[in-house]
Amino acid sequence: MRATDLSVHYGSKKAIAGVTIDVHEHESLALIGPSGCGKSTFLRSLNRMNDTVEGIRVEGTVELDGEPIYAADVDPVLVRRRVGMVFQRSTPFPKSIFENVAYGLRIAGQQNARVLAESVERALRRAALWDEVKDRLSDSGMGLSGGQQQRLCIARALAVEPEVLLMDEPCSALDPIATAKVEDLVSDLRHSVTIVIVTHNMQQAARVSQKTGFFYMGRLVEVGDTSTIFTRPRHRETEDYITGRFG
Ligand SMILES: Nc1ncnc2c1ncn2[C@@H]1O[C@H](COP(=O)(O)OP(=O)(O)OP(=O)(O)O)[C@@H](O)[C@H]1O
Repeated sequence: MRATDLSVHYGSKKAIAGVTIDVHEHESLALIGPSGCGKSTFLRSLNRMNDTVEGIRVEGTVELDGEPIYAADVDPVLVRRRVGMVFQRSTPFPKSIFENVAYGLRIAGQQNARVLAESVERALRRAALWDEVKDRLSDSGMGLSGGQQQRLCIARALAVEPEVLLMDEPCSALDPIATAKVEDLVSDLRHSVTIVIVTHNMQQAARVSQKTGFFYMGRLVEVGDTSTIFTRPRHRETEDYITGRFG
């Protein structure tokens, strides 16, 4: 994906300004920065999740495989199928584990029971949840633990085989063990899906990402190899943030 000179306003308030960044295939990109600096706004611009926000104005371009996703003839539903999203709080539907994962496939018109079963198994395996739920696929998704629910939401997002997966602080409501499982998962998944992850946890960014971008007051201050950003940042603001001098 590529964002070029991307700016987002909520009414008269500018949330991000002039953001230009490339997200490469099979790479995970972490977005860090103090609260309110525009990380989530930027993330949600990558799959038009912001479209429904009243008074929002998006300027600049976002391309997926060279195609502008904000072009007038592009269906945002199809964009969101190719660019999936997982949120801070797990959001399982009040349905069975199977139906949670099958949901996007059914919406897309898939009715073949064998294809659905295979896709659900594959998504649950990719989300490292299959072994824990394979004997109770018809139980409610709401009955799973918090960490399992988050991996269920990841499976649901993966089931439609997106090219990119956006994750907005996916571990912030999880305990350390559940967090470690999701981090391992992110590290594995990036070989098959491009990941952009917003996190407040710098150790997490260092563990799961190849590239890191630092946002500050609506600007992308710098982006680079994660190891470089954390050891030799080019900008004073980045250094101050990663050394805990502000934020
Ligand atoms: N729906 C909205 N309507 C109006 N203003 C908004 C909306 N969403 C975000 N903002 C504002 O845009 C700015 C950027 O917010 P955003 O949530 O993108 O930052 P963030 O870096 O993700 O913050 P956090 O780390 O606290 O989640 C903030 O000033 C915020 O108040």
